[in-house]
Amino acid sequence: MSLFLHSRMVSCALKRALVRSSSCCGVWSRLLQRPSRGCVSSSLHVFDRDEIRQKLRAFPGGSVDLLKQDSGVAVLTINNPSRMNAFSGSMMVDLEERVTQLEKWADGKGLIVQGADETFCSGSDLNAVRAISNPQDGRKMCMFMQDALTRLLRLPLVSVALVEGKALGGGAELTTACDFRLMTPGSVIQFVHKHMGLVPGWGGAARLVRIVGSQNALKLLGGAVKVDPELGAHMGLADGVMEGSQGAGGTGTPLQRAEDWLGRYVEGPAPVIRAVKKVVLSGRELPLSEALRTEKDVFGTVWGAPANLQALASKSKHK
Ligand SMILES: CC[C@H](C(=O)O)C(=O)SCCNC(=O)CCNC(=O)[C@H](O)C(C)(C)COP(=O)(O)OP(=O)(O)OC[C@H]1O[C@@H](n2cnc3c(N)ncnc32)[C@H](O)[C@@H]1OP(=O)(O)O
Repeated sequence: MSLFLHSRMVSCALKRALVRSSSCCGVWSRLLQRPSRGCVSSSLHVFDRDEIRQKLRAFPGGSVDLLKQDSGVAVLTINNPSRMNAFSGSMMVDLEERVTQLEKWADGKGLIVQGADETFCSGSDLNAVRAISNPQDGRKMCMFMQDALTRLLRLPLVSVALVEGKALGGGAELTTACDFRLMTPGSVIQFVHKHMGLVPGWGGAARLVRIVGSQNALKLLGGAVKVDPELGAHMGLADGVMEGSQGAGGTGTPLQRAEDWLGRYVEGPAPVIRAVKKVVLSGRELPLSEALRTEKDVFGTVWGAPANLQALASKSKHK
């Protein structure tokens, strides 16, 4: 038996995991541990994880592809171009499997999430959505995706969503499961849920509030506002806006330029970059006293470690 955490329980569980542990390695491995089989429970429902996977696999199409590179930066591609990279059921299962692979990638430092064929993702595949448009199935799908995206955001990797074209509905929610969002000219992030008679269910509302504040989140969700790069940068939803390939923003494909952009944050030894992500994540998710305890534990893993000793030996100056 294992716990599948409802969003309201996530911070409590994170808190308990951190309080119980005296070593940060223990904290993080326990936090990231997710069995592949077994019973799945939330504060409201109990159901079988494999049953959800099986149900989702009944709606095939597209794929979620993972490329782990020697540089320590992986590229995750949402790939269903004939449907503007909408998430079929099997792609939701794919996503969860790719997150599991990334959780096990000890050498990783960074992650770029992109859509195939120059557009990001148009949310759930509406054909699948129509077939499971009852509250029970909706809740199961929503919890499966909440779990996958919470784990994506908690990876000890610095992640960036490269938004080209459109990020709609669940696609907009996916962008909020990355540490940063980078928008290309002409791209749009839009929480279209209201137009579908919905609210975000993949954790996108909770994350959006933390990114842009509750006032802006209410505007974006309540108005189903089309966020272009300019508005995104103004609201703090976009952390970077790419200029046209001929402009001052550099040359190369958007993916190459996103790798360049991310480079400054993932330059250095993996243990240090991963430690940076962990202290920021605990600061973001935990009450101060527990975040401080985690920071102390993570600090203990880098203090006196090879990168630290090497820096001390080279008498580095930070001019
Ligand atoms: C929690 C998440 C939430 C939920 O499930 O609860 C959701 O994500 S609900 C889904 C929200 N997304 C949408 O409602 C997007 C609907 N699609 C569009 O608005 C447009 O297709 C758009 C703006 C993405 C692209 O418009 P454009 O004119 O450039 O192209 P087409 O409309 O011709 O689209 C090409 C092709 O893709 C199919 N398509 C696009 N989005 C989806 C989708 N979400 N599910 C299934 N299929 C999708 C579209 O039907 C076209 O197919 P075709 O066979 O050529 O008609």
